[in-house]
Amino acid sequence: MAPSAPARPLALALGEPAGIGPDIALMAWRARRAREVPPFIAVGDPGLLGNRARRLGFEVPLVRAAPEEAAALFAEALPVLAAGPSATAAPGRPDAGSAACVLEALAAALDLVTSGRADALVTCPLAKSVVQAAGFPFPGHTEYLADRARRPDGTVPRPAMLIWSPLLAVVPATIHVPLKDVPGLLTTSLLVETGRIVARDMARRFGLARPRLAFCGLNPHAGEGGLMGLEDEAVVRPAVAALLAEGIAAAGPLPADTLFHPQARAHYDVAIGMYHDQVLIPAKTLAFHDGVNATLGLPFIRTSPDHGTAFDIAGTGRADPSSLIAALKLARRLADTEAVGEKAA
Ligand SMILES: NC(=O)C1=CN([C@@H]2O[C@H](COP(=O)(O)OP(=O)(O)OC[C@H]3O[C@@H](n4cnc5c(N)ncnc54)[C@H](O)[C@@H]3O)[C@@H](O)[C@H]2O)C=CC1
Ligand SMILES: NCC(=O)COP(=O)(O)O
Repeated sequence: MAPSAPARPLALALGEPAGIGPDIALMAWRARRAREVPPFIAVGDPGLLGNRARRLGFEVPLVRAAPEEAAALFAEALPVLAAGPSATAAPGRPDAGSAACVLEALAAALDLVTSGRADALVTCPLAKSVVQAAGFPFPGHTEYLADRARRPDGTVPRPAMLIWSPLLAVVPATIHVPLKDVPGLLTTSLLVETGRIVARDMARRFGLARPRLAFCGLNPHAGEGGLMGLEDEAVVRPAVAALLAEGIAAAGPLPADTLFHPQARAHYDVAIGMYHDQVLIPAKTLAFHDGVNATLGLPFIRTSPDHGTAFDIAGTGRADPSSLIAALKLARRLADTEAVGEKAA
């Protein structure tokens, strides 16, 4: 017997209208049977999806729907919840008006998740420069979502950015910051907190009973005992010791240049890097089209493709929807794993 469709869909925010978000959303729906894409509801401007489908020559029936209707409709039509203003930007040509379209759709999609009407949030890429020029005060989705998870006492949970594929999972301890600021931002408490978040969410959402964390060093050769920088011994090693004392399987500081070949990868579940490109370069090189960005540390599940807006190919039909499809499937899996854990608890 075929497994029954989940009652609640995933909420897909359409992202930057001038980018490939609308293209890959349509392509993911068209691939629903062949690639077993879980039911989702697109949140944003229905006109944007209709126009992009016509441009790409896709016959995609769009149906305005409430989230409660989406899973049942999904086999025959792409459910859409209208949110935000109409998109004005043409493919590949972002304009200032895009920001409200992106941000209102994102907020509405997140509302579906936080109100329990959708199981997880999946986001198509936004252009950081477009939304920030319009006053968005966050570096990216990750930091915005953390702010939306603000606790009643006013504190904001620390998010962690996991880039995941079946080949490699990585988390940068510092995220969207200039490289020159990284040494000053790295503290033992930041690394301990990041390690705790990763260990907890890999257990409750990925079902790994005791995830193994490998901490990269900051400097070449992990500092070579202080000859090539002091942060590895002064900051990273005490963090690893503190996590081990809490029962978390942590190792490091490890030289980053030898951490990503197949034999090395067999020794850990997640590599924690000191800065964005240290770990996103190996992750995107090994699995650009299958990589997923998942936000850890927040009270809801959010995934996204690991790529950006790809303005150069938006509206051409050359976008590969695989990373979005992987993001949708991972979101479904994480929601199901968490639900099973909650039932058992
Ligand atoms: N989660 C998010 O919202 C993210 C947003 N961005 C934003 O995207 C914008 C562009 O960033 P870039 O660094 O140029 O990276 P990008 O990922 O948009 O593009 C890099 C190259 O990869 C190609 N590419 C990307 N996705 C593809 C796909 N699905 N199929 C085929 N080819 C694909 C593009 O055509 C381009 O040649 C920036 O404004 C950045 O802020 C970048 C990463 C994540
Ligand atoms: N390089 C990953 C990236 O920029 C994703 O950012 P976010 O929008 O998911 O915070």
